Amino acid sequence: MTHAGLTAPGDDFNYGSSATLDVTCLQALSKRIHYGKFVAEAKFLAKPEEYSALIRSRDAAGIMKLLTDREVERSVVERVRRKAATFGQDITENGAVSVGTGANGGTPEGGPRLKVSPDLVARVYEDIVMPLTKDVEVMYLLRRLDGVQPPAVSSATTTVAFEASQPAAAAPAR
Ligand SMILES: O=C(O)C(=O)C[C@]1(C(=O)O)C=C[C@@H](O)C=C1
Repeated sequence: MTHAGLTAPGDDFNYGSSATLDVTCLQALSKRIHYGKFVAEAKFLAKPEEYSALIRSRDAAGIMKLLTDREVERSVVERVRRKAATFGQDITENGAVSVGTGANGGTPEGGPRLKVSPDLVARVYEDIVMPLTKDVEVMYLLRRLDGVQPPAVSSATTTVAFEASQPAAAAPAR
């Protein structure tokens, strides 16, 4: 999958700066994608029975279906598009927004000059970031019940066993 148009064509010879910023971008993407673990945990806690059944039957496709929310996905993509259109503007020294088609063709003629096409950023989210986030969610959930006690053990039994395993409290000083 290619996303041409992310950078202006040509060579600016800024290889060191590019590599450093690439690492920063990749780390930010990785962090955002791995937040899927927290999202998955919240989703599991909201529907523990449904997820547990799918996890026990190792139904990855079923988990993917249950955690997917197309409405949220649409609003995330739109928010990303609007943010790119807002924060991708170039400002001039006197504070005005510079106009004209940006180097990456992100702007219609006469509109604000943009560093990168908002549609391209939106597509990166839609085609790469959200699918990877969902893969992380599925992988997290498939392991969510590892080491969890079977349901036959009641919480009362667990509490008693836990307290019994704790060292006795020190006797109060006289
Ligand atoms: O917000 C959620 O419900 C998520 O799981 C996160 C996210 C995303 O990556 O933005 C992923 C899957 C959903 O279909 C919608 C959005």
